[in-house]
Amino acid sequence: MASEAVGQWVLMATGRSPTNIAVIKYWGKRDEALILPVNDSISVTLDPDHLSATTTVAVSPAFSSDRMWLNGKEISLSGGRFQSCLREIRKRACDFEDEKKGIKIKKEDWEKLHVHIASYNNFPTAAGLASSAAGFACLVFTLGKLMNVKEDYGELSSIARQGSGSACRSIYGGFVKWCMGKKDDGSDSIAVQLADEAHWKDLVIIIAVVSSKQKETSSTTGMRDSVETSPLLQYRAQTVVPSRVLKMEEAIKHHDFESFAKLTCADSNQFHAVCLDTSPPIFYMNDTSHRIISLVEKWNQSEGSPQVAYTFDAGPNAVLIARNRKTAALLLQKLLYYFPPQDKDLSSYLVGDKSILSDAGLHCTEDVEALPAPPEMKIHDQKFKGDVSYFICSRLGAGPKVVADESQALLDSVTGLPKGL
Ligand SMILES: Nc1ncnc2c1ncn2[C@@H]1O[C@H](COP(=O)(O)OP(=O)(O)OP(=O)(O)O)[C@@H](O)[C@H]1O
Ligand SMILES: C[C@@](O)(CCOP(=O)(O)OP(=O)(O)O)CC(=O)O
Repeated sequence: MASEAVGQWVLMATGRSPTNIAVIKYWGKRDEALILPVNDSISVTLDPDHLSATTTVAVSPAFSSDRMWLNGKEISLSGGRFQSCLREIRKRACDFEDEKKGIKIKKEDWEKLHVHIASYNNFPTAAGLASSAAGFACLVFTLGKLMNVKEDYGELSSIARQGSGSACRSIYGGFVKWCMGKKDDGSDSIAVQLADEAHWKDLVIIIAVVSSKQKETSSTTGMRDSVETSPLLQYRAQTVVPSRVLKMEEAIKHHDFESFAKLTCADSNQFHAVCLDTSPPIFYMNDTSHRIISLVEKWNQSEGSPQVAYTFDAGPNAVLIARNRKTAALLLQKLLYYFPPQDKDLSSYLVGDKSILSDAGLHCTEDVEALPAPPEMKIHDQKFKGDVSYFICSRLGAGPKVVADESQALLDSVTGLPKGL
């Protein structure tokens, strides 16, 4: 390594990765260590401008151990999942040379160099918004860039999978399928892109952040308990999901919103039924989640065909997918009628793509107060101010990207420590 001669260089890379939301859920592992699922799953990747992880990774001969900071706080890298990702990426590292900086790292030298990692999520961590998916996809993608790993997205997805199952789907934009695979070593348990983010541009995603507190049962623990105790999980994995996945692929291919919405809602409901079928039962949704489901179901029914799909991960937050912008604006009016902001102005109550507010004719809190009651709902007089923390309006987005602008790096290029430390 030229490093000894040069001394204190720091080599860095920064990447940004999106999160994803499953429309056919992954719930249950057949191998805990390798993170191999009991069924295929399908997701949509969300726009990284609204929900993403940004990660800077650095190596330097001056670093004495591997270290990581998440959202500004140092966390341990000793867990098996971080170790698996680091080991698998280091194994695939290639020769690197930067003549100008006098850095030359040979393939075998990467094993001896320690890494510093700093990551930041632009949305709540561990709150059922798949921070682990964005986080591990970003870590693997960015380490791969730093260590000059050959670009094989299937292989990167199988490494990200070992950080968190759902992370393998965040390696691509658009619509993504995680193929469960058959092999014991997990080499065929990889994600593939079904269609990119430009394929179905009409879709608008509105997320109701019902609670941004950390949840009681993590996905990892929850699905382990379900595998051990839920008979419904076995039936779901073997009988229901295989045909649902085929139908979902067709719906996506043909922009068939009716099938897409029906399958999405049914699969979310079955996943939560599996949670209830677990002993002891797991409750991820709450009264607010149930009210949102009712609102969407009644509206869809009154229109005679689905306008909006809903899906809930391991938490109470609702992810609503509207067939187009007009529907999304109507949906927002209905949501804000029942869940008006409490102590917040409209522009902090709806984040992300705020232009949906003017599409819905909502410019100030008075406009929200003047909203008419949704005619399809029987109960109009009750409102639930404060039950939704805030809304995010988003769309489908692209996969991981390198952040070339060095001013956005989270580590200092001289010390290799988080900026501001
Ligand atoms: N940016 C990140 N970089 C690396 N790891 C991350 C990052 N963000 C989150 N994680 C890891 O993911 C863990 C949180 O995962 P967890 O599954 O509990 O929540 P979630 O992913 O937000 O929700 P869910 O997967 O249920 O939708 C964190 O404790 C951390 O280990
Ligand atoms: C409900 C889900 O969001 C579960 C995600 O589980 P994780 O990927 O967070 O679990 P681990 O593999 O144990 O890290 C459904 C999904 O994303 O498919």
